[in-house]
Amino acid sequence: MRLGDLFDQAPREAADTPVSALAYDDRRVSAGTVFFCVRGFTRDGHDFADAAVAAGAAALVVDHPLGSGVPEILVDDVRAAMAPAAARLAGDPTARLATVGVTGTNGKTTTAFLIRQLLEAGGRRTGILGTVTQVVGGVERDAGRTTPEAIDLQRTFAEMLDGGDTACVIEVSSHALALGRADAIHWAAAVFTNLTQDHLDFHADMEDYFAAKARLFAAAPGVPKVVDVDDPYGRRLARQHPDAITVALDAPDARIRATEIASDLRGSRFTVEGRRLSTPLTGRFNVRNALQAYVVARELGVDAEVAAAALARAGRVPGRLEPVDGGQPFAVLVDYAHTPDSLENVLAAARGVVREAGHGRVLCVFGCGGDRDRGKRPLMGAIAARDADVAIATSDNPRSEDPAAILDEVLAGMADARATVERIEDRHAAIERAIALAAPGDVVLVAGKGHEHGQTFADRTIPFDDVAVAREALAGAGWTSDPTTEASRA
Ligand SMILES: CC(=O)N[C@H]1[C@@H](OP(=O)(O)OP(=O)(O)OC[C@H]2O[C@@H](n3ccc(=O)[nH]c3=O)[C@H](O)[C@@H]2O)O[C@H](CO)[C@@H](O)[C@@H]1O[C@H](C)C(=O)N[C@@H](C)C(=O)N[C@H](CCC(=O)O)C(=O)O
Ligand SMILES: Nc1ncnc2c1ncn2[C@@H]1O[C@H](COP(=O)(O)OP(=O)(O)OP(=O)(O)O)[C@@H](O)[C@H]1O
Ligand SMILES: N[C@H](CCC[C@H](N)C(=O)O)C(=O)O
Repeated sequence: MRLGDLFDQAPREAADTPVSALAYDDRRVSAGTVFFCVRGFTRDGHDFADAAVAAGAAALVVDHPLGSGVPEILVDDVRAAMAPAAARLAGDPTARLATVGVTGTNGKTTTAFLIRQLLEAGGRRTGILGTVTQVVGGVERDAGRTTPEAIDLQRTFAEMLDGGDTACVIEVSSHALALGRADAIHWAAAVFTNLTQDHLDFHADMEDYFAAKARLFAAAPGVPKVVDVDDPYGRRLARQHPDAITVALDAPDARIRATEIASDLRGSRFTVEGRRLSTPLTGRFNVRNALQAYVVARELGVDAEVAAAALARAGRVPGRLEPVDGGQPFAVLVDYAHTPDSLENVLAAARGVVREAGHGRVLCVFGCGGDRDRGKRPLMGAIAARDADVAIATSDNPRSEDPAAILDEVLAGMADARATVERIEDRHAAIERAIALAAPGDVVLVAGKGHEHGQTFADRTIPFDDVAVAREALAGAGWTSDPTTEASRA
């Protein structure tokens, strides 16, 4: 492509400059690359213009003239200019790829996994981009970020088409929506799971967070929009979009409801429009995820029978209520709950399991990440202290913060505990302690890190996998691990 094809504002004398790639990081620039000088939160990309030119940049996108010696495209907002240019260079791939966007605080990964499995059952090769994994043209890749930058996204969509995908499902984070990463995508459907407190380190308040999420729906005119209206923000979103397909477990006015819900460790069963459905996923919240996936798949043309059969055999999502089974007479579940709402939901699911069994306690190991929304900490502490029988507060990813100081903030919410509270800063020791305390019929819930493979501290990231640590702890307590219980990947 030529510069003039990519940017309407390209200087006329430079319009024929050949362009081979786009970059937002000077370290990824080579000959023929257009470098976007993004004003970031910590750095100003204009400071890397010289380095980009030295590396062979064909042109720069800037918000003020730099006199760099290469053509400069002057725009008001460099960050916002990335997505449309990236879509053009990649050949506007989502015009030919049925792209489903899933947003919400919790449930994106699970719902996206389910949608992919249902679309594949319906005969569409489907790619996925999300927190846990990426699958592009049937080949799995490590996921770096939940929603990549527009330049990476659009290139990946093109690779999906080249790899034979005809559909794709992507998790759309609020960061991505606020920062325009998901602009210039032609959506085939959009899904809203819920909105509860998270990321208030990034968003000014819940209104700002909601406004970011709502951008996905404003960008999806005339396509199916599936919205969970048991959530108050979902209800608001549905009011803004009267064409939304409202779904719910509780709200009687929802267009499609899941009723007659039963859920235990083997999975969940529920009825939708007279059809009895099942999924191997546990917990009421997973019925919500399954309902949304089923409705989206139907809207995109998957036969109800086929969708129901795929839902019934859907693979588990790694690190989401993932059982660790060493043959012990109590359950150990690893989950990614790292928000107040998700912790409350998984604790309710765990409570449901012991209630069904008629006896047993819920032991919860949990923590809160550093460099993230501090307001979550006492809230999560209070929820664990209220809803577990034994609540062991430990470290999540402390990142640049002092782990002990994070725990102080968590413990501040645990003053009026119903549960027995313990504070064990070392996560390994905390998991071992919970397993040592567990008695037959109990449920040990290890929350917060799910599928993650490392634990990040100020000066290092150490290998850490809650499932592996739980399995070791079980083995140490005399229970032999059974690798066949590992979660299957999509
Ligand atoms: C808040 C946020 O999303 N920040 C992202 C953003 O940073 P930024 O724009 O502020 O960039 P910056 O570091 O100030 O640098 C400015 C520009 O200079 C460039 N640069 C910088 C240094 C250099 O040597 N050379 C260079 O060219 C950078 O590439 C950038 O274009 O753009 C950077 C480049 O892509 C990202 O690395 C960075 O992600 C940070 C590390 C991050 O942690 N993001 C998380 C919060 C995030 O996005 N999470 C959501 C999921 C959240 C959820 O739902 O749970 C996600 O979608 O993954
Ligand atoms: N529909 C839901 N409502 C509330 N909580 C949920 C829901 N689905 C999953 N959860 C809980 O939230 C956790 C995260 O779920 P999931 O990974 O599917 O969400 P996510 O939106 O992708 O999260 P993240 O953006 O942080 O990766 C799960 O481990 C579970 O505890
Ligand atoms: N995408 C989320 C993941 C949080 C995972 C949790 N383990 C933590 O470190 O807080 C975030 O970056 O806020």
